[in-house]
Amino acid sequence: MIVKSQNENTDRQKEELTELLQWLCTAPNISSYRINTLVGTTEEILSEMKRKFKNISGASIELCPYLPDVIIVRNINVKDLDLTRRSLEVVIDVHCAESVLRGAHIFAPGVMGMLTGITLNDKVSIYADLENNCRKGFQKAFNSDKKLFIGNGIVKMTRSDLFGENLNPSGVAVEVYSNISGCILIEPNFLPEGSCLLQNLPSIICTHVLNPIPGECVLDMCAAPGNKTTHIAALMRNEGTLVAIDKTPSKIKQLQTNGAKFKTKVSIYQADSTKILDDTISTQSERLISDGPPFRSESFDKILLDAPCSALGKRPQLCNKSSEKVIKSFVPLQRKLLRNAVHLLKVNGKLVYSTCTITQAENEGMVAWFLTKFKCMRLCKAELHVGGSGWPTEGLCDTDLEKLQRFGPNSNVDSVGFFIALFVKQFSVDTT
Ligand SMILES: C[S@@+](CC[C@H](N)C(=O)[O-])C[C@H]1O[C@@H](n2cnc3c(N)ncnc32)[C@H](O)[C@@H]1O
Repeated sequence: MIVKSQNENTDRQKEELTELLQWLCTAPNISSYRINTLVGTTEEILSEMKRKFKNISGASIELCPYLPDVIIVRNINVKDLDLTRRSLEVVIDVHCAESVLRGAHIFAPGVMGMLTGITLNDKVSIYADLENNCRKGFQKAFNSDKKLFIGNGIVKMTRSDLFGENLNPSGVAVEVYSNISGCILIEPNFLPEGSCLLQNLPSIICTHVLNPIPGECVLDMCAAPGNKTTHIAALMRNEGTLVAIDKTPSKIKQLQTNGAKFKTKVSIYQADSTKILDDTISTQSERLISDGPPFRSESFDKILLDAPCSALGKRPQLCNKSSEKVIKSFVPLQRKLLRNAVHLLKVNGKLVYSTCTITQAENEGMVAWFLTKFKCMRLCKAELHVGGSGWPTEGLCDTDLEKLQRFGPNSNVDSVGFFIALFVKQFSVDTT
């Protein structure tokens, strides 16, 4: 047994934290596109993408070796890009900069400052204002040590389009032709609508871990905007019952729009998933799943709980001002949702719990609590296991940690921070 001194442990933890923070600041080296197999094959879309983008030098577009419905586009080597800094500059906000580093153009609301005199089609350098100090409409060179060079682009909207009085501008303000991450965005407008979705790899993996099959009865408890719901429907070939719930009224509209766009057969309800169980409904009652929530106990074969979380796994993250209070606020809600999921799941049914965050409390800590609280739930290793192991946590042994999938700096998948746990229900809750 190797006993490490406390100092050694602390130093190692500090190194790991630095590595994690550096990783979070950078964009992934790949973009992943999920093909909607309800409307086309991955091979068809791949050849269409290759044909369309044969002129982008250095672009590599290929099938994902372990996911049949995914196309991977690699970032271009930045050495091959024009990243020469220009005297004309445009300053953008942090969120806009994060999108540019994932291949987006600059849309009007993201522009904070633009030098006076810049005209249409001028080539400009793009800077992010990391501290949110640049006043909207700023017209001089922005001097700040928290200003980060992001890339170069061509101006498509001038100051008068962007900052004139009573304007609410929309549309592309600067077309970006190079960015420091080398990410190229393939806007799949040339493909039939709903045939393909830009989606982070762990999110795609998450639905494959759930592995819904045609004919099953599946619940997506926190579904909006529907990126995983539409994937579940594709894997079920639209056969069976798929129920998608979300609490937020404004997001329900997005869920409905995306459901329709992706030709998804799904029943969508606006509800609080901590309150969709009614364990007083007897099996003899006439109430059906198609009547909507509340549902009786043991109604579903498979449940996805893609939980509301602190979302700290986003990449790149140039700045994050979430308070500790907000970050810690998700654990009680996640526990309530998990509690309901257990009751709603049939015996031998599968539950996938996922988050797009990195905190131990919302990930391994949640799994440890769950296993202690619900003896009927067994943690399983998914057949598709490409993430790294979980972090050492009280209540979880090494074998448990190996069953978890944590996506971070040391996993084989270069994507966002994410966490997946798969459980099987062995017996009814009442008998625990
Ligand atoms: C991580 S997002 C889900 C993303 C979605 N699964 C996807 O892949 O597109 C979490 C969602 O949970 C919803 N939510 C938060 N609290 C909820 C609750 N009590 N019941 C149902 N939905 C809730 C939020 O509105 C948000 O849309």
